[in-house]
Amino acid sequence: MRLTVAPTPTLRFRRLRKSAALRALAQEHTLSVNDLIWPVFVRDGTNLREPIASMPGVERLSVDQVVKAAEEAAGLGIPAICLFPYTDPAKKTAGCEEAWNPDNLANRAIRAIKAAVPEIAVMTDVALDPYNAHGHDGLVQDGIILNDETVEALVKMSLAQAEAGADILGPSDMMDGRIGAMRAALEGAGYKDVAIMSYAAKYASAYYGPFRDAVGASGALKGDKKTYQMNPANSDEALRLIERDLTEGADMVMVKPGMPYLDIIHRVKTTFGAPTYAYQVSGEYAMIRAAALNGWIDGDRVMLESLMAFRRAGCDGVLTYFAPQAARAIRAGQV
Ligand SMILES: NCC(=O)CCC(=O)O
Repeated sequence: MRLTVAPTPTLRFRRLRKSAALRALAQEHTLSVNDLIWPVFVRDGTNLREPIASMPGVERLSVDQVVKAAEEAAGLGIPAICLFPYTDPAKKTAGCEEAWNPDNLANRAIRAIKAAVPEIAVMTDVALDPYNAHGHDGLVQDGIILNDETVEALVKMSLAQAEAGADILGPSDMMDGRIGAMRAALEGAGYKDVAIMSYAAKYASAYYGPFRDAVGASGALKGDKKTYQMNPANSDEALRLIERDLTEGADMVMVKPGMPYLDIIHRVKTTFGAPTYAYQVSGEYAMIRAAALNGWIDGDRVMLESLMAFRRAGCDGVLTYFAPQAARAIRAGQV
């Protein structure tokens, strides 16, 4: 792009900022409810809404309440909801077998939502960390996270989620080769229209702390996730991972966390032009909410500015815990 700049007063940038009407005409990017994916936490039980201390305003919901949340989201025009289970510790095993139980919490929630609110897209989490006691996304042997054995488990998990009615599978595990294996298995089993959003560039980040509280994994994690998640110092590697996952059959790609990695999002979108998403993760949510609750920032305005930043960087959509709040603000014309 060639940027033409003339000297003042030939060009006065303030002319196009003079009124709301002119600012609207000159606006380059937009934020709409269509850009939002709402991550929600599911727990066992009935009629339960359990607050998460490190994520004020976010709750773990029993399946009946998740259905209510999906109805609320659909009513607001939010296109997709993404489910994260809080697994009963008694169901966590070294082999993570609960992950592909057709009646596990996540699969029951998928079925309940699709029965009650078929128009909303349901996205899942494909990773083993909710299903073992050590908190790693893969199977572990002698302290090593096993890649290929984990991929086999993820394939079983993916098929169970597809069978339950998931629209988008979200492999968040960062094992090598899982997208190709999942795609082949989905095609083989007749789930040709199930989309995969690859967590392709997922960084080993400190911003995930509150999420681990939310899914009951804090304190459980032995070691760290640096042998499979990315080094925050790398950016070329993100492009290679995105290209690899697109080639293996990902329909959508994600960068995670969000705001600290806007440079990566921009490079991904301009390089591949593929449907590109960011995850505004729990630590990002908590920082904005905490400052807002203390009266230090205007929570709604900062939230909307952060979401617009993702659009400006090149995102087609954002997973954000703010989704319903953002949808209400957008519908009220605050953007
Ligand atoms: N696999 C999903 C996540 O790790 C979410 C992280 C967060 O919200 O902090």
